[in-house]
This record gives sequence, C-alpha cells and structure tokens, in this order.
Amino acid sequence: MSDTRTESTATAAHHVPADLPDRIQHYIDGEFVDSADGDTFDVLDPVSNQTYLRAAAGKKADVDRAVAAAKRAFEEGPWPRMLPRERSRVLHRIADIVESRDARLAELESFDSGLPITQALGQARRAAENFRFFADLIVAQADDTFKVPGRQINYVNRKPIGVAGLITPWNTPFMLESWKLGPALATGNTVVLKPAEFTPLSASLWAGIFEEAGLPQGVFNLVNGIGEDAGDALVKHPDVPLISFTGESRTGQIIFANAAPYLKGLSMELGGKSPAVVFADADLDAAIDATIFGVFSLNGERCTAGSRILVQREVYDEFVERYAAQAKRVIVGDPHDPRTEVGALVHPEHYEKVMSYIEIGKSEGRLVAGGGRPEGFPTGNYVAPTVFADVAADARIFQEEIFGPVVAITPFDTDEEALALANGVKYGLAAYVWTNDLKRAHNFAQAIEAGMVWLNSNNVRDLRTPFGGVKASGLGHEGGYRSIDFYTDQQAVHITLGKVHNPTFGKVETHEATDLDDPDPR
Ligand SMILES: NC(=O)C1=CN([C@@H]2O[C@H](COP(=O)(O)OP(=O)(O)OC[C@H]3O[C@@H](n4cnc5c(N)ncnc54)[C@H](O)[C@@H]3O)[C@@H](O)[C@H]2O)C=CC1
Ligand SMILES: O=C(O)/C=C/C=C(\O)C(=O)O
Repeated sequence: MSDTRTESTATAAHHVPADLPDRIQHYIDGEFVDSADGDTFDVLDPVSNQTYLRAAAGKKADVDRAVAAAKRAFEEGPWPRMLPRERSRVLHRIADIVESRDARLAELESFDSGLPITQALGQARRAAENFRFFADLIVAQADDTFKVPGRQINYVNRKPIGVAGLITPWNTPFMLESWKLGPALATGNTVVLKPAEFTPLSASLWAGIFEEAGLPQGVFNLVNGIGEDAGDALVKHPDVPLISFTGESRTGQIIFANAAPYLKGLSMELGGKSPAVVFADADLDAAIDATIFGVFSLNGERCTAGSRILVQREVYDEFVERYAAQAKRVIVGDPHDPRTEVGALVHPEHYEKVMSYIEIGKSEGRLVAGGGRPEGFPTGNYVAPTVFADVAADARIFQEEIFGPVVAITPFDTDEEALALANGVKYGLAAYVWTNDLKRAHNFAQAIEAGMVWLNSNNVRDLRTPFGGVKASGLGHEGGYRSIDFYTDQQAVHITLGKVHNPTFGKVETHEATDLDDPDPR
C-alpha cells in the first residue's frame, strides 16, 4: 500500500449518473441499429469493474453497411457539395450543443473512462473547441494560386476524398474523436467512426448531437466493436480511402500492413515515452509542477505524458525529494469527485498491465512514491502516483510505454548525455525542456527526436500547429492545415495564357530543348 493522500475521497460514495443507458447500438444511415448477428460486448465501469452496459459488437457486415451509407451520402448527398460556410454553420452548431451539454458529457465520460470529472469537463470543452476551430478554418482556407504573368496560372482544387475511417482510443475518447470528426466533416467527407471498445459511451452521443445540428443523414456513421473485428473490417474496406488512427504503435503497424494493398491515405498518432529534461538552471518550482501534471493528469493515460524525467546532477537529489513529496500529495479518488486528481484506470486489463510495470520497476529503480494500490481503495482500478528514481536507460520502465501514473527519473551530467538519453527510445512524440539558457533550449529542441517540443511550458498548444510524432510515435501530422491536407485531395489545375508553346513532335527530325525538358514556366 502506498502513502498517497487519499483520505478526502476514499470514503466518497461511487457516483452513478442518472439515466445511464444499459445498451449501445451502432448508428448507420441515420438509425440506431444492432449488429447484424445480434452480438454484443460488455462495458465495465472502472470503479466497480461491473458490466454496466452492453454495446453492439460490429463485424464486417455492419462495417459494410456503414460504409455503404457513408459512400451513398458522399456520392449523392448534399454534404460534400455544400459551400464551406454552410458546412461551417453546422459545425458551429455542433460546438454549441457540445458546450451546452458539457457537464453531462463530462459526467458520462468520467464514469465510463475513470477520468477525473474536472479533467473530463475540460476535455468536453476542448471537443467543442475542436469543432469551432475547424469550422472557422474551412471558411478561412484560401486555395493556393501560382501565377506566372503572361504565361500561366496554376491553382489547386481541394476536394473531399470520400469515406474517412476514424479509429480512436479510450484515453480521452470524446475529445480525440472530435479531433478527427471536426476536420473530416469540415472538408466535406463522410465518416465511419470506430471508437475504442473500453469506452464506447460518449461516442454514442455524437449521433444525437449531429442530428440536432442538422448534419445530413448518412454523413456520420458509428460502428462499435472489437478492434480486430470492426476496426480491421474498416481498414480493409475497399471503399474507405482514408484511415485516421490513434492508438498503440503495435496496432499502427498492423493497420499500416492491412491498408497497404489498397494504398490508403494513413494518419497515425501512436504511442510515446516522452522525456522531460530539467537542467540545473531551470525554474525548479515550475518544472516540478509541470512534470507532476504532465505524467499524472488524465490518469497518466496520456500519449504525450512526460513519463521519463531527466534531471541534471547538480539539482537531482533536491528534485527527486521534492517531486516524490508532491507526487504523494496528488489526490487519488472517485472520478466523479471534483477534488480528484487521479481517478481509476480504464479497465482491469490495463490496470494489470500498469501494476506489472510497477513490479518490474521495483527491481529497476528506487521507489520513492506510490508503488501499487493506494490505501483506502480495496477495489477499482486505482493506482497510486508512482515515482522511480535512479532508473537506467536500458530499464524496461525507461523504454516502454506504461500509459499510467508511473514516472522514471534519471540523472545526467552534460547536455550531450541528456540528448542521448532523451533520444534513446523507439518513440518520438513529445519532449519537454526546462532551462533558462535560451541558446541551449533552442539547440536542444532542434536536436531532440520528437514531433512536439515544449520549452519551459506545460502541454498547452495552439490548434494551428502540427500534432504528431516521429519514429514509432506516428506517421503524418494533423492539426491546422495539416488536417485539411490529410482530408482533401489536392488537384493542381494549370492554364496557359496567350500562345500555347507546343513541342514540335512529328514536325521536325531532331528536337531542341522543349518545355517538356524544362517544365517550369517561370
Ligand atoms: N499520439 C497520440 O495522439 C495518441 C496516442 N495514443 C496511444 O493510444 C494507446 C492507447 O489506446 P488503445 O485504445 O489501447 O490503443 P489500441 O491500439 O489498442 O486501440 C486503438 C483503437 O484501435 C482499434 N484496433 C485495435 N486493433 C485493431 C486492428 N487490428 N485493426 C483496426 N483497429 C484496431 C481499437 O479497437 C481502438 O478503437 C497508447 O499507446 C497511446 O499512446 C493515445 C492518445 C493520443
Ligand atoms: O492536444 C491534442 O490535440 C491531443 C492531446 C492528446 C492527449 O491529451 C494525449 O493523449 O496526450
């Protein structure tokens, strides 16, 4: 048992939302439907670990039906043909509805996923913001035009691609779904969403929200189910030219291979083992607060979690001592309690995985906080915020994504050593650097293998920036215009002005250099 501060919430009664559904169906072509074979799977509440609802377990037949509806809506329906500002209005209405129901959405999300209620509320609001952001972006979008006076005008037609397959994880489900739904719909595609099987509750609410906002029938389709069944069928469906996936790197590899025969457009946001590098000259108070939040928020089930903290030797002992003390004060509790900072992990399978890493960590590092189930929580998927110090670079808890409230701290002496440690894992999603030396900060950012770097900053970002990782953390980027690029075909149109300069094929015996040899009209 750990000594984590639990007294304020351990005794709180577990909150069960009113009017909780006990079954979830698919949503296909504007109707809620069961699976063709009637199959369902159980969904557990992470506090009681009891089945609280059964969700339709989609298979190939259900995916076929959903894709057919989405394809019909794309080929025959109004959505891809609407003006950007007309689609934008619908997206703003979606954002309005999400905002107006944020408390209920957060309550259900928190119950289903085990996320602390205050964080679930923030994520619901961020989902609304995602829709608003893409609603605005799509009307601000200026098509590229390249003019060569007197010779040529070149412009780019952006066209929606078709049926986008969206496959999402369970860690902050509603928000991450909105991050794909927003741009896919803004650009005029139709979609089939396959949400994570651990947390299907909030995804089922999109249907009602979209209907109310006036999204035409068939544009949004939802198929619940196990990844290897419903997800696999979506990836292999020949009428789905795009797959946007967020999840584990291993699943990303499988999807990459399965999509290869169809040469699909793929966007992959995958796992991470992100470093937070704390130099001796850093503002330690700020660095400690940010790195505590960085790994323990969202229950540590966060792809961008700073789960490896590298600390310069001069301040190492002080950092470890203060960090461990603060980690012990993080409040573990019932997800619905507004005081709770770390709730219950999503599912007993995931809980077992995180606990097994904690056991491994006990022989790989020095346990300075947490280390197991917190006191006062005999049941439920609760894990005390756990801190290992003196962790070596080849330790499994340094190398492998745990995706829970567990952090490894490692000392370093020089900038070169810090960089080698930071880059010495297979992942490259995020990195956090704490130093007051401006040159060092920028040089470090340049050299670090990460898709996103935060300098003296918490994980806060402008939605216009690219989001994505390098190495095993992803393929491609979404965010801002990168999302617009991913969800559209870019067709280049070239118009010659004035006299057409044709090569003289068939008219002369030998050819001088022609426009064919030098195709750039500039
Ligand atoms: N880079 C990023 O933006 C983010 C990455 N993640 C990553 O997600 C992972 C946690 O989420 P999980 O749900 O456990 O990931 P997962 O890879 O197990 O599942 C993600 C989704 O893929 C589906 N799936 C599983 N096997 C499939 C297959 N063979 N074909 C098609 N679909 C399949 C699942 O049903 C689920 O909907 C972590 O590794 C985390 O780092 C999570 C959030 C953000
Ligand atoms: O900021 C985003 O768009 C995505 C954030 C994803 C997470 O919070 C995460 O899992 O790290």
